[in-house]
Amino acid sequence: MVINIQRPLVSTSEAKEPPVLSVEGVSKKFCRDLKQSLFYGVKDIAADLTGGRRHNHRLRRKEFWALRDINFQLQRGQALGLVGSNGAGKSTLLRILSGLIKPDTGLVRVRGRIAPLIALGAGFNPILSGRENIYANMSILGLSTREIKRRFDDVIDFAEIWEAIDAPVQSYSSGMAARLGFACAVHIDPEILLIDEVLAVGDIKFKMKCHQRLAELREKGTSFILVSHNPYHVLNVCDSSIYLKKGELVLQGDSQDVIRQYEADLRLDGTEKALGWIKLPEKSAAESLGLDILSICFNDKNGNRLDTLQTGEYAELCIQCKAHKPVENVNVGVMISCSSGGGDRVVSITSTADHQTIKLTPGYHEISMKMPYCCLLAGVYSANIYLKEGVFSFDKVKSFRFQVDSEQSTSRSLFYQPRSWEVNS
Ligand SMILES: Nc1ncnc2c1ncn2[C@@H]1O[C@H](COP(=O)(O)OP(=O)(O)OP(=O)(O)O)[C@@H](O)[C@H]1O
Repeated sequence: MVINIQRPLVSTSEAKEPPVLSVEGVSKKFCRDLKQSLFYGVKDIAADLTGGRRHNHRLRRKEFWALRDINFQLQRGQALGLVGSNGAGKSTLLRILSGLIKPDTGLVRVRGRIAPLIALGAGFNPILSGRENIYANMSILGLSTREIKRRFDDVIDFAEIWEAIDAPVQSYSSGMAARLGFACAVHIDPEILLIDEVLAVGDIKFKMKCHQRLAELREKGTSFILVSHNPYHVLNVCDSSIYLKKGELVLQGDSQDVIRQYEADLRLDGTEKALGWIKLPEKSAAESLGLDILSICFNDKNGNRLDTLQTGEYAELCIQCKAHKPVENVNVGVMISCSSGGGDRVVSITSTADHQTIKLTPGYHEISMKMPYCCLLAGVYSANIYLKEGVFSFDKVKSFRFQVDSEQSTSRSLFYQPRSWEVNS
């Protein structure tokens, strides 16, 4: 689902306002060893109490920097994307910004109320009722009891948990807990919202409602920091982004530039595994289920192998196989997911659904799926390819990785749309 939060018109006078959030030289270290970590924790508390020295700038044994010298600012009404691969430090940064953990060095200055939408519902006490949790949660987020009372009905209406409001939260479904968490956070009218992939939860109706509410908040001037593995979400919501890599801020600026760099790095990281070609050892008749995949690759129009596909260019997917017996109608399935876009499935094709009858005699064959143009955007993809007949599965390749490059301008599109323009007057 694409988040579509309208961009407010930020006037130049607003742009000159002091930032609502300022992060200066923030670093955070963690320890890989739990026992050692507890020992350091006790040592640090003792040093704080006795006025001794804490070695915040130095790594001790088994420690590592989860974040290193992070600097950026967030302006009123600005939506900032936060991208980086697994373990880059995104959640750690959000946890520091929301005050859940303290940085080892540096300073975070916040002007206004900050509402974290990190792991929805995680802040609830499971044995308390929904009602009690609303009071506890919203007061932690900075509202007085009177203000909570005033907004209480709106929160329940938004979360749609009228009947369950006095039941303990542990009896809620994950969707109900998610709705309640979101409702609490957006009803405190925060100046800054921290959103950590949470828009991926809930049913479609709830997502629409969340997006609507976020759009309203943004219109009012609320600032956002959005963490997402999905580049389209970031591009659709955020004008600017920051890119974290192994705890360091390696790039900040226009979202388009930042995402381009992030995706290029992802493709580079996967070069070895994303060859666009796979060859499997031939099976004996005893090992085979009747039809085996021998290799998979992409070819161009002249039958030359393509290591990388190009957006908008011709390509054919070729599956070399060996039939040990006659097969009346093979169903070839091709399911493609985007590795750089959070693993979302983007293509799902079967030859049976395309009304193709593929009849094979015993021997070697090549089945090709010809694509007049590749509609995938630049990125790394993983395909699940299978050969079946009815419900019987002959053979499958679970993760055929390949890469798509692009010289086409696809801007904020989800796929490449071939086009030409004409004016008739
Ligand atoms: N409490 C902790 N103790 C020890 N190590 C931690 C702790 N929290 C996070 N880490 C480590 O810090 C690094 C950064 O983790 P973080 O969760 O911030 O990454 P991330 O960018 O949010 O990753 P993901 O996209 O997978 O959620 C990782 O190596 C993680 O294992």
